[in-house]
Amino acid sequence: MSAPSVAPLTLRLGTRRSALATTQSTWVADLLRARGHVVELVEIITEGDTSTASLASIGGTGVFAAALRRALLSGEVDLAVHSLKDLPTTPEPGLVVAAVPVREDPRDVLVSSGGRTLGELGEGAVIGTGSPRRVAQLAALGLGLSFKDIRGNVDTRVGLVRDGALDGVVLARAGLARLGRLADVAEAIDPLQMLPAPGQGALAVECRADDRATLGAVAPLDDPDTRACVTAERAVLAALEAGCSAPVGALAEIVEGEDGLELSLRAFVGAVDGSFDLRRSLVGGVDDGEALGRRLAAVLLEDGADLLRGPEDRPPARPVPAGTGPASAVTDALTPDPAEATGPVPLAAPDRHPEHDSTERAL
Ligand SMILES: NCc1[nH]cc(CCC(=O)O)c1CC(=O)O
Repeated sequence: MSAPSVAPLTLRLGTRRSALATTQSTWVADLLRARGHVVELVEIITEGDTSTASLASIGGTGVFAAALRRALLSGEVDLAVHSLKDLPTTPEPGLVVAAVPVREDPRDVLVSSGGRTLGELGEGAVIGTGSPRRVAQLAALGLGLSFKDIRGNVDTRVGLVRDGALDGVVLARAGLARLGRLADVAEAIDPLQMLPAPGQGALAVECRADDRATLGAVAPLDDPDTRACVTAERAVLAALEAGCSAPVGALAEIVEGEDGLELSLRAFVGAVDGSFDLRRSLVGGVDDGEALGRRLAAVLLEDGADLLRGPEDRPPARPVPAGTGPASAVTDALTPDPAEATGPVPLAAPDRHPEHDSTERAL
């Protein structure tokens, strides 16, 4: 046990009750315990855990974070552990991300029947995912895959492949790694084919901005490299959310440049029917993630991501593109249909409603 640089504290850590949330919270609790603190886990039940309605209809993945944030603000708990990719980019007044611990491998993985890879699955194979980001990038591969919107925890989703209900599911590798289930993985999907959600594989430890004692205890858990990367990725998302409601992937990596370490940032924006996909990348300073992310978002918008803007982002007089080119296909793909808000829908259908789907939407 390393000596704590701050006085040992007794900390209440708020956690959701899913296996993944509990595993992540226990991992953070153990890091704090190793520094001499006493940590008690407090279970917080969120609407996202109890409701079987589609996530979009209950407010998107923000519902998971919201209940934990309420518990923090009310003083019920002192810290909360979030999957960073589920944490809204808008800061919560009174709260801060006190640490971003070292990240797991951020890639997405395929779990498939017979352990087949994406290339081996082929035409007509049905992939389960509730994530428009994953659908958009899989559709863009042009493999003839089809998609089924699914929800549920890791066990439920992997179970759908085991039962033969689906040919494959795509999940975050990090979740499987934390649950000790990497043996189920058929293929780690190359980021050249699928960029992860901004922040995927990283955790955020949040606490009250004025709670100096907890801040001091949690600060040593921060991994500056991870923080630099996720700052850049989340800046892309935040900047795109202002002008585009399309699926977004982003991945930053620290690479060896000519003059030392650099931040290499890649991002994806696309349409769920595969009719439009855009990837761009930039390299910048390691301490410059925020600006780099915003610049990359500007490049994406400039190069066509603004065509993916939802009607709510669009100026009222904006003419609907005529013809049957990619632009009109994209517009059609983004026409909201409230009737699609509940129940499984074929994500490849042109009337899929992607609003609020710029990051992860499924469990
Ligand atoms: N969207 C839900 C979610 N939030 C975090 C993870 C996995 C762990 C992580 O990415 O940090 C998952 C599951 C998944 O996408 O497969």
